[in-house]
Amino acid sequence: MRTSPVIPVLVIEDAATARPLAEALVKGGLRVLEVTLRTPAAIEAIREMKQVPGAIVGAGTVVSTDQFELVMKADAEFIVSPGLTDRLGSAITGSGVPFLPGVATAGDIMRGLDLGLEHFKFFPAETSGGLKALKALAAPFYQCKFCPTGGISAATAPEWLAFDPILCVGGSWVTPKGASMAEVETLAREASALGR
Ligand SMILES: O=C(O)C(=O)C[C@H](O)[C@H](O)COP(=O)(O)O
Repeated sequence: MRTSPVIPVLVIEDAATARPLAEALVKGGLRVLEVTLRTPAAIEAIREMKQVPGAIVGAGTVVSTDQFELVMKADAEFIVSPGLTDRLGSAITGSGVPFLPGVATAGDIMRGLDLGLEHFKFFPAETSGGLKALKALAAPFYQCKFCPTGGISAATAPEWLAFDPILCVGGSWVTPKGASMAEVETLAREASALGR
């Protein structure tokens, strides 16, 4: 979470585009890449992106233990999920792989604390009350760190990143549909300079 201020949330339709995409993002300064399991190409994309020097490639949208096992076979380096269940949380924390589960309420965070977790994705960030809501949640959970994701843009990211418990933000704005690799690299460079 401290490697770069923005974790690009990637939806990859064609695994053949994965490696050049990862190269463009890493060149632009974003090394931590979240490949969502929203497409059939995702597992192959993780394998492809892992070939890119400097890239740290994880799996996002992991919602079941079956998916967790699948992405571990592809050597995903971290796991992100939109929410937190005891079953999935126990399986992932037991494995030792870094895990960033989504939380939106105090109860979600407490379930995470029960599992020994203190780092969370705040999701869906904007529609769950935005920065105001996270500030209210972070007060009692002073030991926790957050990565808000969902509805964040280059324009709004700096305000989030200025809040101390936020180590990074996640977002899909760095890889807009139809963007060229040169455009992605430029967006990544701008994103990697945020909050500095
Ligand atoms: O797929 C997942 O694992 C998710 O949990 C959701 C994504 O992190 C957000 O949908 C990204 O939000 P946008 O930047 O607004 O596109």
